[in-house]
This record gives sequence, C-alpha cells and structure tokens, in this order.
Amino acid sequence: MRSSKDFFRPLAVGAPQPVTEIPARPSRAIHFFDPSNEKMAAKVPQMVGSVDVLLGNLEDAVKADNKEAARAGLVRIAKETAELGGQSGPTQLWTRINALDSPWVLDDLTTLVTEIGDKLDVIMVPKVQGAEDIHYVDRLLAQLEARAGLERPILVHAILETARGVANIEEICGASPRMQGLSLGPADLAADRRMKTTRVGGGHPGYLVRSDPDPDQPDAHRTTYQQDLWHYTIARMVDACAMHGIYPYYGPFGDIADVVACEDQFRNAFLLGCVGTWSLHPKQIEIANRVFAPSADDIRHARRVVAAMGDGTGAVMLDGKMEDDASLKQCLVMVELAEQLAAIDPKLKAAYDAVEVSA
Ligand SMILES: CC(C)(COP(=O)(O)OP(=O)(O)OC[C@H]1O[C@@H](n2cnc3c(N)ncnc32)[C@H](O)[C@@H]1OP(=O)(O)O)[C@@H](O)C(=O)NCCC(=O)NCCSC(=O)C[C@](C)(O)C(=O)O
Ligand SMILES: [Mg+2]
Repeated sequence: MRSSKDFFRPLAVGAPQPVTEIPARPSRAIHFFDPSNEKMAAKVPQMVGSVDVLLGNLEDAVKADNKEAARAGLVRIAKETAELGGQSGPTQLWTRINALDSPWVLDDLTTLVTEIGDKLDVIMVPKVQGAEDIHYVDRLLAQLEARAGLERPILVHAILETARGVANIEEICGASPRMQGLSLGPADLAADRRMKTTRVGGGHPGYLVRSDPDPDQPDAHRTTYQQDLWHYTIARMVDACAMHGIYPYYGPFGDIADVVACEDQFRNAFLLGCVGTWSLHPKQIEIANRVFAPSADDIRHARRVVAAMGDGTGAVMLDGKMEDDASLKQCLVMVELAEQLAAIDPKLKAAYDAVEVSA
C-alpha cells in the first residue's frame, strides 16, 4: 500500500496530477449503448443533453465478434459528437472496458486513452476483485495519459460482480485517487455467489417473509412481504463509498418491460444513498432522472427545516415533529443535490424555484 504522502503523486512521469476530491457531477442515469450496434449508435448524438451519462459498453452484451467494431465505434462517436464528454459538456462520456483477464482489454485501454482520452470522463472496470485490479489500471492509465499528453486524469469506477469483490469493497474504494464510484453487477454477482436467481437485478417472489399464523384460524391467508435481495450489498456499497468520498450506483434492471418494479428498485437505492443507476433502454432514462432527484415536496420540507433551524443548532418543532442539527444535515443533503441538478436540468430548476416555503 502506498504511504499517504505518495497517494496523490502521479504514477507516471508526465501524467496529470491526481484529483484530491471526486467532483459531484450529476449522474442519475448511466445510459448503456453498444457502439457496434448501428441503430443504437445512431441514437447517441441526439441523446446528449437529455441524459447525464452516456456509456459506450465494450464488455458483456457486446458479441465477441463485434468487440473491435464496438471499440472503433466508440472512438468515432466520441470524436464526432462535440458536446459529449469532457469537463464542461452537458453529458459525460463513460465506457465499460472488457474484463482485465480478457483478450481485448489492453487494446481497449490503449486505444481509448490515446484516441479520446480528453473526452472520456470515467472508465468502468468490470468484475473487480480487489485493490490489485485498481492498481493495475491506475498505473497503466497514468502511462497512457502521459503519452497522450492529457491534462486531467480519467476516473475509474468498479463494478461489484464477485463475492471477493464485495468482501474487499473498502480496499477497492480506497485503492486510488481515481476511484469515482461503485456499481452493483447483480447478474454476475448472483452467479458467483451461487444464488438461485436467473434475473438481471430486481427482486424475486420467493424471497419473502410471512406473517405468523392466526392461532384461531390456522388455515387463514397469511400475508407475505417480498424482501430486497440486494439490500445487503447496496448498503455495504453506500457505506464504503461514503467512507472514501466516492459515489454508489444501483446497476442494471433487466426487466425492461416492468417499469413499475424498475422504479421501485431505483427508489430503494436512492433512499439508501445511491446517486444514480444504469439505464439499459431509453425508457429507463426518464425513470432514473425522476427517481434520483428530490421531489418538490422533499425540497419544500428541507427548506422549511433549514429556515426553522436558524444557526443550525438546537431543536425545534415542525408539524409535530422534532427537528435538530442532524435532521438539518439530512435536509442539506437534499438541498445541495437539488442545486447540483438544477444547474444542469432546466425543468427541475423551474420545479425547485416554484417551491414556496411557509413557516
Ligand atoms: C435490452 C435490449 C436488447 C432491447 O433492445 P430492443 O431493440 O429489443 O429494444 P426496442 O424496444 O425494440 O428498441 C427500440 C429502439 O430503441 C433502440 N435502443 C434500444 N436500446 C437502446 C439503448 N440502450 N440505447 C440507445 N438506443 C436503444 C433500438 O435500437 C430501437 O431503435 P429503432 O427504433 O431505430 O429500431 C437493448 O436495449 C440493449 O441491448 N440494451 C443494452 C444492454 C446492455 O448494455 N447490457 C449490458 C449491461 S447489464 C450487464 O452487463 C449486467 C452486469 C452488470 O454485468 C451484471 O449484473 O453482471
Ligand atoms: Mg457482469
């Protein structure tokens, strides 16, 4: 492990200075597209501005025969779409590279950093097992950034897709100043854990608790409540990310047709502390944008608490409830998020501006 004195030194001569803080850029939806799929790729330029992150996926869901076409397609789209990626554009550009043990990943990294490194905001690394995977990518990126003459470091995002990755979650989050965040990879993780599910994210009707039997009517219907299979993992991700000043994300919800359950799963993640999720199909973008932004009612309440708390200390009563320093801090999380989102989303800005705060 590097000493704290070395942690923020570049890992290659000429590489950009690592960042000491990960910027809180809105990333409600990370929208996946396959750059080798012509129909999908054609839609990407017109999506800029309507989604926080566009991610050119090179890994799973891209056919082995199309890996090189996907890489080349991503380079072309990044070069041709002026407003996409980089620090000031309305939509960030991310990629998911192939797994570190695959035959494609070395060319993914060398090509992308050399050709479009100035546009790429974040590189998502799949199937991260431990800090050693992040260290490998960290050094290689520094060498490539130096060669490409980049002025800012590309950030790294890890997908949790193995039991070992989950067990090593804290060391992964703290492995490099480049670490931007974590996503849940529920399909690979379920397989690696030998869970008995066959879905990509979401719940399962068999994972439930049942109310006790009524002793007077033992055969009467007993209510069941479906439980969240992913609660434990998401909660670990939220804590590990918060501890390291980086950002947790839900991940994919594969039942594209079930927009209701998708929204529920996204909202659970939002309430627990995630900042965003993945979108696999255009119709999931609207769901994510809605769920991962505080509602006008949330903001009304938060602003009332801020106003009522004055200098931020002590306790007050609002609508029969006690508010104090700690509830104020929660409200400030909401208010700050609303300000960040309002800066990039005119509709949200109008909705938040219209909120009137009564005493
Ligand atoms: C689900 C699929 C097959 C349905 O694709 P479809 O063509 O059947 O859908 P559609 O409703 O008929 O599509 C309507 C239109 O939208 C387009 N379209 C459709 N999707 C997109 C898109 N994403 N971006 C932009 N455009 C899109 C599509 O091309 C079509 O265009 P058209 O009107 O001109 O004919 C398709 O949406 C898709 O391939 N999405 C991306 C899937 C993906 O990236 N999977 C990997 C991430 S999940 C994962 O890897 C797991 C993980 C983390 O590793 C782990 O848990 O372990
Ligand atoms: Mg996977």
